[in-house]
Amino acid sequence: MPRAIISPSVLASDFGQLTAECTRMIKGGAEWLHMGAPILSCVKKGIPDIFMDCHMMVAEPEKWVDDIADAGGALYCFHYEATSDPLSLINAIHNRSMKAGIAISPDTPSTVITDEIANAADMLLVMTVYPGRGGQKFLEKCVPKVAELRARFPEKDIEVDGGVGPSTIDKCAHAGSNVIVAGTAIFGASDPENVITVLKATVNSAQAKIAASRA
Ligand SMILES: O=C(CO)[C@@H](O)[C@H](O)COP(=O)(O)O
Repeated sequence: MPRAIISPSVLASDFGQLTAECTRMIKGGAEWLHMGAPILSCVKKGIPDIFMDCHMMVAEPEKWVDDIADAGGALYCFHYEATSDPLSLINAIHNRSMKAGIAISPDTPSTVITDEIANAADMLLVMTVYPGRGGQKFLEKCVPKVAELRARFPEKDIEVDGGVGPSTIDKCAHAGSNVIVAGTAIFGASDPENVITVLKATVNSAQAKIAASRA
């Protein structure tokens, strides 16, 4: 059964604040952190054991694999829409000893993730907002894609990103998502640790129900 992984989308801009935020999130129960590429090596120096989930919302994602690997990235997630050869890119990411994630934007059907692609990738990301910025409204229309992917890939890490927080986590978790990216819901909260706890508990309980329904 996939376990709950909460990945705060780190929104700090100053390096000192960033390192402090990362440390605080990890102490608060976050297991993965979700950050922009230019700050990776700096953060890696400060927190050597960090797991950096690098969501590359870029054109030509093939270009940045080496830079991200050299900077200490642990997972390189690219957008299906940005490449013509996802399988070769997954291979290139694995060759640099990173995990590979593949994201689909809100208007892309989950069926583009073929069995071959999903089996090669380590994580599937269903965007629940249009890529670009934090603070957007969660798009419910994306939830059935999570359920479709979970039905086909019971053991895969399936991530959601965009507008996810205590008011939308139920839908994501019950559809089968187990990796949660949350920016505003965590960093805008007066008690971020509590938000992480709630997200994690909701996912763990949904995963247990999904596993029981299959038994
Ligand atoms: O990069 C993106 C969306 O483009 C996301 O990672 C957001 O940054 C998540 O932020 P919230 O939607 O949770 O505020």
